Amino acid sequence: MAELLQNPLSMAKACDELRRVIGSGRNIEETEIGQLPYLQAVIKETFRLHPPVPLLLPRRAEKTTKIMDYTIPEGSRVLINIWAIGRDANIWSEPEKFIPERFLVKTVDFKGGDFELIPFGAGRRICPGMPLAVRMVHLVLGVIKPV
Ligand code: HEM
Repeated sequence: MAELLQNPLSMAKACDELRRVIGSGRNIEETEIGQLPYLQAVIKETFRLHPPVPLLLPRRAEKTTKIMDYTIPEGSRVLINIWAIGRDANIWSEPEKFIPERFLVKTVDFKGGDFELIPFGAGRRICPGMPLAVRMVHLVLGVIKPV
């Protein structure tokens, strides 16, 4: 919501979409989330810039591993800085800007398969609350009333 308030054009687009798909006088329902691509893009863009768990949960290397030119010794504590990944200019154009539209043309999702966007982590320890959290975030943001 803070990003939408600072980006009136994105706010207008989100409100337009809600007005078109949901109308006024009632709130969005869970089954309607799929019909709101711009709202979904706003939420992805927010997770990219502001991941609530910016370093995920710490991992420990079970055995010495080589990744690219780095050697991770057995027993090392490994932190994954998804805050930095979300702002990496090699991955995202204009990474500091709030541009939900980038997700209308990209198929990147946050379900753990696309490592450039993993606000819920990935692999065996991926957030088990993700399905609930994703629905809640869309439903809460989806009640913004069109102006
Ligand atoms: C926007 C909301 C949420 C975000 C961004 C989030 C994010 C995360 C992240 C990044 C992890 C660590 C995953 C990893 O390191 O690979 C995690 C773990 C976890 N989350 Fe969430 N979470 C959210 C909501 C929830 C909710 C609603 C629940 C429960 C109803 C929940 C339950 C858990 C639990 C139990 C773990 C630990 C899993 C494990 O260590 O095996 N989370 N979450």
